[in-house]
Amino acid sequence: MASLSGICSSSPTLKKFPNQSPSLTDPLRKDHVSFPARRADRTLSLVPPPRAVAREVSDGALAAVKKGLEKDPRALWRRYVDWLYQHKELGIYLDVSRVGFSDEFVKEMEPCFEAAFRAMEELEKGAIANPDEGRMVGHYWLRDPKRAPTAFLKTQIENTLDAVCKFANDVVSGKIKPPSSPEGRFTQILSVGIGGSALGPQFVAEALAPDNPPLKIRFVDNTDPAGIDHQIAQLGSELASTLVIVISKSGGTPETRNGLLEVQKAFREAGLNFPKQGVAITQENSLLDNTARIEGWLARFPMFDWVGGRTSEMSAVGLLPASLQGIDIREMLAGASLMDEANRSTVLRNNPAALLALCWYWATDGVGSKDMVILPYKDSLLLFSRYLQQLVMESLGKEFDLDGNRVNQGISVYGNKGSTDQHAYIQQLREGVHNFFVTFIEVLRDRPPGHDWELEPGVTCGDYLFGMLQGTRSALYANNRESITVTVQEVTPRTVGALIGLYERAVGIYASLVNINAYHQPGVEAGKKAAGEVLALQKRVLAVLNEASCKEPVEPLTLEEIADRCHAPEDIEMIYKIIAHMAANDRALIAEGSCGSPRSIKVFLGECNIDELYA
Ligand SMILES: O=P(O)(O)OC[C@H]1O[C@](O)(CO)[C@@H](O)[C@@H]1O
Repeated sequence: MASLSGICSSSPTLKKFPNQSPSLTDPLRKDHVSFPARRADRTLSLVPPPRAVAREVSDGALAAVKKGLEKDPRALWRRYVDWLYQHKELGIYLDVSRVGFSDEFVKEMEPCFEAAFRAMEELEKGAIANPDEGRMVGHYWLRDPKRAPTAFLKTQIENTLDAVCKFANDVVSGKIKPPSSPEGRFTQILSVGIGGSALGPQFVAEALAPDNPPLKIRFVDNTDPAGIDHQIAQLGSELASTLVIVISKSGGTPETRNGLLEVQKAFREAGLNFPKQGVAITQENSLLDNTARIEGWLARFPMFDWVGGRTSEMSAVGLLPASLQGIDIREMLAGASLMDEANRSTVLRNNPAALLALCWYWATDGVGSKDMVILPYKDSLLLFSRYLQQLVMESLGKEFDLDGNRVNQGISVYGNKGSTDQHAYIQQLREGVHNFFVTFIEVLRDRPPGHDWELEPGVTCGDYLFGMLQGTRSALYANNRESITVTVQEVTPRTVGALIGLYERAVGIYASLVNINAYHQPGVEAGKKAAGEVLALQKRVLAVLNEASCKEPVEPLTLEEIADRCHAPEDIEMIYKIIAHMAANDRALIAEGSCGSPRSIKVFLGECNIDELYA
């Protein structure tokens, strides 16, 4: 067989010329297997891309490993049995048989996995695994504190967990109460946070909160004023018995700050004492931490420097809201810890996270050429795909690899739930553009024992759900669409903890395979910076309009005049958008024309602010 050396990132070839490697990273390689050629492939073949030369070189090697998907039922059953992973204690199975990797591919990948396993071991020992930010990466210590690299960190983790449990018990039991609620105890949680400071708690609440939790949870996870108003309106008089948990690792995220300010305003208007109902989860000495300390909030819990937002579900970020909802957080931690232990195996077949990473690499050519569709067949796991979207895409979506080469890595993630999605986009998955692989999440237990009944002879409602999953898996495979199936017995705190642990580790291993830093997010900064510039420009526009509106008579200005007076003629389009937004919110008046014909409009402010003019 032709050699596939250079298949993973430890190869000097791939590191240096990631887009020209004679390896499985060439997204065009599926031309040579039984999958139908993609439209983009055909277009590209007319105009040879720069990598075409490397592609020629790789043809022999790729053809040797890509033989198309196994279709013989007996051979497929053997493949299923041979590759089936089972975690006995957790009751979790991983079936990778419907992903078409060959034995040769697995063999060639072995050195890459050995390197990835070593990297994970170093990471767990406290290496600076996030070099750009000079940080350790310690979310695995949260569920096994004795693995923390220092006694100090171990104690910090244990003390925080104890403090979370104690606080939650005291709130649930009514020992800690809101100052002015007729109920005499907290009944609601309003969680204010975004990204990793919201997605884990949202997923876990949806998956595990009992029907009648001791405290119900709501989220403010955006700077959308109408969305915030809606949450506050829904709380109504229960605002008096609402525990507001503000979560932000950095303590300075604008959306979260705005959410907090809006909620504090609602408290003021209701005559409530916010600090007595406020809790902060943030890094020590952050802006949020200092605010909470100075204002004397009810409680503060730490977020550690070495835990990233998207891997913070097992820190106070996820554990406090979960335990306030009556979810057994020690079971969540136990599930994650057991899963971590399995994922420390250096035998690929016995390591479920590595098996996932292997499938991702195979299915996406190691360059994200296919999307990951997550399909849990269980309503309570609806938010798993949204949670994984951040975990996978913010971790793997990187412009540069660890050696500074431009690689534009990543895997797109989407999905909702089955069988609902069968009535939405599965038509395209089965027959349309072939740009994805599916992960089915199967839950064996349909509903709690004693509640089942047969809605037709021999068939329950859950049998239908089961049939839909199996049918979709078969139908996709018959059309050469690959899939992974993760099976759990039940949705419990333990299995949810294990699922989170499984995907956290798969992301870490995959990042090593493609040689990227999974633990930073430099790309997010560009959007934040640009948003800051828009708001700064808006302030200049307001100052210019104020000056013109204070004149006697008022001087309505054209967009060109505003742009000139802001010394920003190149920003005229943005100025137009700012004006349109302000006009829609009654903060600017349009004297002439309409927003549909930007050249025609003349703008002024309804009120002139003399003080600001002379400030
Ligand atoms: O917890 P913070 O610091 O408010 O950040 C929220 C989210 O924002 C991000 O930094 C991206 O903007 C995420 O990584 C993070 O989960």
